[in-house]
Amino acid sequence: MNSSLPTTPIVFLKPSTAYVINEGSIRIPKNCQELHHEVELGVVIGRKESSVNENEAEDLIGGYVIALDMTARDLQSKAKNSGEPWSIAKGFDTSCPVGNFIPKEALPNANSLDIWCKVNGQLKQKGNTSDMIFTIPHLISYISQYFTLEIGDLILTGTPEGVGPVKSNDIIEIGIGDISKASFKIE
Ligand SMILES: O=C([O-])CC(=O)C(=O)O
Ligand SMILES: [Mg+2]
Repeated sequence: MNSSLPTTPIVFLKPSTAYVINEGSIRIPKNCQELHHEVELGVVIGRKESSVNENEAEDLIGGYVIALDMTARDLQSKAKNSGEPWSIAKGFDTSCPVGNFIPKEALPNANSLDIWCKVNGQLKQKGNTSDMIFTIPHLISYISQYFTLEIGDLILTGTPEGVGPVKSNDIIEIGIGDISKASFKIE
């Protein structure tokens, strides 16, 4: 996204009303002219804990999902420029579509997974979790210093290059290699 690499993770929250399950539809939020897809590996927390170090972080993982961090890019840019929070740009209703739950045991190599995003059948994003800026244990440890992690919490881990706009009636498909796949329609 042409921004410099952060030295610590950039953290924001989405409310639970942001969830959309596989085959659901995504709403373009009011006043948004530029809604972007961001495919990301999601880590599902399986144990309640706070202030864990990186070595303990692995034990908190219950499983994974493929997910979208849907972003009202124009509203986010406006918020950035005026120093306002990203809550609306990142947390509006339907901003967090997710695929089916994958238990931790079924994904032993979470640090080297291909994740991808297609819009209307065209490949837009393709990345590997080995290229993440911060490792999964680092993210869990960092976040847990500030927020008690609870069972069922979902941490999105950042998106690879290729984010871009979607419009009404587009179909977004996301996946982890051929292990997991989910599909969403823009209302
Ligand atoms: O939207 C942003 O600025 C950052 C973000 O969510 C990502 O890189 O996944
Ligand atoms: Mg993101």
